[in-house]
Amino acid sequence: MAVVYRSWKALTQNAILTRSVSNSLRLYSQKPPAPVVPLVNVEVDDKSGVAVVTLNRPPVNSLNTPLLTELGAAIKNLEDNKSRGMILTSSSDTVFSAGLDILEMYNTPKDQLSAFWTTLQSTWLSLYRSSFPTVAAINGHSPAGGCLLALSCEYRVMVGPKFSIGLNETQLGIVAPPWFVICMRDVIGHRQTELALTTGRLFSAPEALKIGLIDSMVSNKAEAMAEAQKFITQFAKIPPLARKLTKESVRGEGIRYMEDNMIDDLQIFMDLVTQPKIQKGLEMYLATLKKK
Ligand SMILES: CC/C=C\C/C=C\CCC/C=C/CC(=O)SCCNC(=O)CCNC(=O)[C@H](O)C(C)(C)COP(=O)(O)OP(=O)(O)OC[C@H]1O[C@@H](n2cnc3c(N)ncnc32)[C@H](O)[C@@H]1OP(=O)(O)O
Repeated sequence: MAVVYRSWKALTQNAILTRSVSNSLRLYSQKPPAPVVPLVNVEVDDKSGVAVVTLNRPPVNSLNTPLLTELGAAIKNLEDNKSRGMILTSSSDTVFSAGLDILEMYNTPKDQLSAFWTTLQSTWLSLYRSSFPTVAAINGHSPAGGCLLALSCEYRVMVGPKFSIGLNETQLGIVAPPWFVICMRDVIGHRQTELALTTGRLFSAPEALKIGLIDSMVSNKAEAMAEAQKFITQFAKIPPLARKLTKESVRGEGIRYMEDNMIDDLQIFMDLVTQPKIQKGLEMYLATLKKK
């Protein structure tokens, strides 16, 4: 028995030695690890105290769980540091955000699907009810979840005329949840929301301006940033607590909807999105995006 033990021990020690030599060799031959690039960049201007939060998930800033988690953490950080305001924009020249990452909803294990949706719910709520002023500087296309992010800010400046924005969910065979609808309705009104959502219409920037989906159209990102700063500056003289409570009051319906229905909303999402028919629709939509 002792012999067996000794030889087993020798064997394992030998294996450990071999493994550590080969690991070191592998380390020498490996490239240095790629730097971890944040999916969300935050830069706070020293003078104005305004934070520029830039979505940075090429190519199209589709919203997956890690990006939404980082965005939620960035907003919490600004909240904790009593931020003067936030401008949400994109590192891409052509896309603000392509909306929810369809790969997070297609053929996804249930626990991941659930984590994805709850992250979206909580990040959305923290943006929608943030105490500081928020502006979306929409410097590219902004369909579906991208439009939701923009609608959740207090002011929207969009680079035009060639980019589009809207809640196009029905075109994909999916349904914009009630809190998406509330956001849209509060910005463009009941009638326009019904027309826009049932048809899944994407609006060009000039069309969006006409129905009030965006507040202003500019011709490049620099102009968008300048206008966003200007919007935030007007709050310098407004007492922050009065501003925050007023915003919460105006946005009460959306806030209460989410607070009271988080679990039901998750359940409805899970039931709907896992239906074979919806999965097939998402598969076909992904294929058309890839074929382009
Ligand atoms: C209570 C609950 C009730 C109901 C719940 C039920 C259902 C759930 C509702 C869920 C709501 C969802 C909202 C969404 O946000 S769904 C996403 C909708 N998004 C879109 O329709 C946009 C699709 N993308 C585009 O139109 C174009 O990509 C875009 C105009 C943004 C940019 O065009 P461009 O030419 O610049 O890029 P592309 O070549 O098209 O794309 C580059 C690569 O990126 C991939 N891609 C694009 N968009 C997405 C996406 N949203 N998700 C995942 N991947 C995406 C695209 O396939 C290309 O990939 P490769 O070919 O390079 O591999």
